[in-house]
Amino acid sequence: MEEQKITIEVKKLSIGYRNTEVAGNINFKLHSKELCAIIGVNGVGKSTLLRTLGKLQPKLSGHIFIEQQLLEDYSTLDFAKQTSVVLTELIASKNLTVSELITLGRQPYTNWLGSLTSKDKKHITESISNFELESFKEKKCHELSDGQLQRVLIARAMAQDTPLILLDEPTTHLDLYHKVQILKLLQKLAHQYHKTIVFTTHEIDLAIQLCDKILVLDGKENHFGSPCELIEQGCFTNLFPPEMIHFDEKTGSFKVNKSF
Ligand SMILES: Nc1ncnc2c1ncn2[C@@H]1O[C@H](COP(=O)(O)OP(=O)(O)OP(=O)(O)O)[C@@H](O)[C@H]1O
Repeated sequence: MEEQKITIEVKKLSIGYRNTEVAGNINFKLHSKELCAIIGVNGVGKSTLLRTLGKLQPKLSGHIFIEQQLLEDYSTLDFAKQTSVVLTELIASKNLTVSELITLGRQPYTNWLGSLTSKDKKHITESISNFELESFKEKKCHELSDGQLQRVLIARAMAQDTPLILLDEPTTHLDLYHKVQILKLLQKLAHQYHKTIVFTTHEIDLAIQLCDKILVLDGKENHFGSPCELIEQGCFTNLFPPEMIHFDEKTGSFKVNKSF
């Protein structure tokens, strides 16, 4: 099998705020073409981890390597050429049109005048067409539905053309069909465009079906592996109180215990 290169490697990472640790002993390694979900109960530290990987807040200790280089050794500009970060809740620019927002993805490559080269334009046009956004590319972002906006944000990350894409809860507020649509889109980006994609989610059943790897943040072991490996190791069994919700290993899904 063709050996894929390692895009991100995390060793003995501890995350949190000032001196308060939210989660520690986080270890994982991802290659190109891998789609990885970070799962875990409310408040366990998923968003904190994603923000730490995205250089938006400092780690407490440990190591994060992006393309074999320590995260802290990247300048802001060089980091933006390696990693795009998609945070749905924090778009200061909803007054921009879809086209303008996607164009912002090329910022790390444009000169100080912001003028676009033919390569920049090619990436923008490709992103718009790949995500089927032609019909509303002149619409303002605040006029879009949550599902449409999520597609635009992922298209912007694609235009940024980085090996690593990080997304915080990209399927929140979406119905089942649109959750699947977004996750399939991320899977296509990883597999066909050789990206490494990491996202936080509460959609564990979907992550088990669609992801190549999963990191289970539980505040203790923080297991990492393929969905099959994690099921075999019983990592989902005690994620929730088993008397209320149990994990069915045969179907790879959670069931509510009706007698509870
Ligand atoms: N700015 C902050 N300062 C201090 N503590 C914070 C801050 N933001 C979050 N926390 C705390 O860090 C912990 C982890 O929060 P985080 O948002 O990372 O969890 P999460 O797993 O993403 O949760 P959820 O599933 O509810 O989104 C929580 O205890 C939270 O209260």
